[in-house]
Amino acid sequence: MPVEEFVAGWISGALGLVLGHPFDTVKVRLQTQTTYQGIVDCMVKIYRHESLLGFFKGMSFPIASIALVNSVLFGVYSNSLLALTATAHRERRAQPPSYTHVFIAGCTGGFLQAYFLAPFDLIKVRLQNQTEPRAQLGGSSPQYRGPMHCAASIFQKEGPRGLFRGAWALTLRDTPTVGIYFVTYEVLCRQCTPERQNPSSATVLVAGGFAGITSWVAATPLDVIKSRMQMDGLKRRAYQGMLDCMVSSVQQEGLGVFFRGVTINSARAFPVNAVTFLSYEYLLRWWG
Ligand SMILES: CN(C)C(=N)NCCC[C@H](N)C(=O)O
Repeated sequence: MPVEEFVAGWISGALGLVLGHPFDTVKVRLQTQTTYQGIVDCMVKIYRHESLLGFFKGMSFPIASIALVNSVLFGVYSNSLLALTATAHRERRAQPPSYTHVFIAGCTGGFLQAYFLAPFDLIKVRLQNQTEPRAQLGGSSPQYRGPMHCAASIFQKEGPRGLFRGAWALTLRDTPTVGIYFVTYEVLCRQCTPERQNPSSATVLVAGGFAGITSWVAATPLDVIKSRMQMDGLKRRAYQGMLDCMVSSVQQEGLGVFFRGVTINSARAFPVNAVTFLSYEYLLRWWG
């Protein structure tokens, strides 16, 4: 099993993550809290109350976990394509796989990475939703002191299963949309590149950016439900399950609830995935 794809996936994912985390914090707040009037209002409030650091809440854990999560995503994708088409990464420009194979390999990568991502994503969302400034003399202190404290409290209160809260919604979100992600990337690269040649850097950036936007627009409805399920049970249990969460969210906020955070999600997705694909492609070319 070639391991370069796993390592390239890790490094490229970490670069994209740092770039996109501030957007991600705004998105999670908009999806789970009703105190903000929109993107700008949310950004201004975070900056005023929590300083620039507020945008980077919950980032240390994803950075530590990205090694696992993104290398599983890209490693499983590439190795699934190898199993389906018997072509390694470097042969794929000369013998391009069919879009059906790309889609199946993408869905497989998305399905497996969701399992690894679930506990890290839960902790990130819980920390991003803490609105208290870090140090506040005499003020209210946040419920979680950091990622390890957050993981330990969830584990103590709810057992190991508690760490997988929202995992079903996450799996349903990621399985088809990661398929869409890789298909969009491949379609755009092939459209803009002469046959048998490697895509240029500009093509990789644009194709990666649009792959991110397309897949995140498709993922947003289940992303909202996933974030709400992850926040559920913090104070009291509001939802009986995923379906109940969908129905009561629509009843209370209308169908538009499924597109909460779609603009910020797309604004985040372009640079993150442009950088992720560019570094992934270049690392693999560099390693031959
Ligand atoms: C829509 N979904 C779930 C995806 N496209 N997933 C693939 C990786 C996305 C990238 N790490 C990011 O955070 O944008």
